[in-house]
Amino acid sequence: MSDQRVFVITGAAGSGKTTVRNYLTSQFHMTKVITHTTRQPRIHEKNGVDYYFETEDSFGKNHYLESVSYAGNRYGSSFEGLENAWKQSDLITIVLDTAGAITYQRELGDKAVIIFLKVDDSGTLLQRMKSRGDDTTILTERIKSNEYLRDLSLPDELKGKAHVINNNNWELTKQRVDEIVNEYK
Ligand SMILES: Nc1nc2c(ncn2[C@@H]2O[C@H](COP(=O)(O)OP(=O)(O)O)[C@@H](O)[C@H]2O)c(=O)[nH]1
Ligand SMILES: Nc1ncnc2c1ncn2[C@@H]1O[C@H](COP(=O)(O)OP(=O)(O)O)[C@@H](O)[C@H]1O
Repeated sequence: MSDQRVFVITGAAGSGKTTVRNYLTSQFHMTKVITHTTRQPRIHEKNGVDYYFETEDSFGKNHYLESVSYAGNRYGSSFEGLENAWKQSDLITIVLDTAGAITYQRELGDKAVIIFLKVDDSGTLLQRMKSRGDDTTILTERIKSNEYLRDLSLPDELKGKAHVINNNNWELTKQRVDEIVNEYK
């Protein structure tokens, strides 16, 4: 049996956080922690699968371990979500912005394994978000947001604490993820 850990996947929008999270669930049977947001669902997203989609009102009624505003929408994760996921598996995974990752590192210490994803140029991020089918108007606004620009680089608070992966090549990313997970199994 492994110790309980939460793999926190963070980095810029379009850097591949969801893709890595899905790889961790399929390859290593990690339970994913579903977070809450007031953002509108994207075309293929489902309530209770990708997020719990909330109104401003219902978002405010939940009890969060941490919550943030990102590009004009609210996002939050709960202790209850973590505890429920840990009932399913010792290794679990969550996707957070860098502010959330800093909170998890501070609050959970070694229980939080932080993976920061980046790509070599921001044009690639934009291209990936377009090919994912993001609405162009929303995308144009989002890439001007302070949070998007902030999350392009590893924050000082996570230096020396996060595993950094350059997600330019998916095969190499998988290898690096495998190495990291194997340290904790
Ligand atoms: N701190 C925090 N960040 C979250 C939470 N849920 C999602 N996020 C982050 O919010 C940001 C925006 O997410 P999303 O709208 O799905 O856009 P995407 O990154 O382009 O897929 C991403 O950095 C997510 O990792 C949460 O509960 N807490
Ligand atoms: N290494 C990679 N090479 C090419 N495309 C990728 C790579 N990793 C992820 N993608 C694609 O880029 C898009 C954005 O990835 P996603 O995981 O949704 O990012 P995020 O959750 O960080 O916003 C998706 O269409 C995904 O399939």
